[in-house]
Amino acid sequence: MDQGVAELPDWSLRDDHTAITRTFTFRNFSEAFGFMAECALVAERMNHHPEWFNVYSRVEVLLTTHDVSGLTALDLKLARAMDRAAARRGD
Ligand SMILES: C[C@H](O)[C@H](O)[C@H]1CNC2=NC(N)=NC(=O)C2=N1
Repeated sequence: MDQGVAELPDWSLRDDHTAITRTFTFRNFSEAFGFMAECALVAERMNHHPEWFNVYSRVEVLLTTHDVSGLTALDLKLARAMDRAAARRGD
């Protein structure tokens, strides 16, 4: 799975290699929340959900697969979707 993370240059691999993280910063809270709303629908369709924290224009995201206590392709797929959603908002 680690090679898949190499294709996500904006994401960081947690030291134990069981999660990836990225912090998104938007123009304001509305942009940040719109990003979260869009990603929430993607996550629900995938049945794969992020661990995230939002304060104002910042969204901190951690992706891991709880069912296996590690990284899976679902984490990489959701990360790519989040990157695309953020790019549309000029993150
Ligand atoms: C039964 C289990 O909760 C579901 O299969 C889904 C829900 N969303 C999930 N999200 C994440 N990040 N990891 C999971 O293992 C996971 N499992």
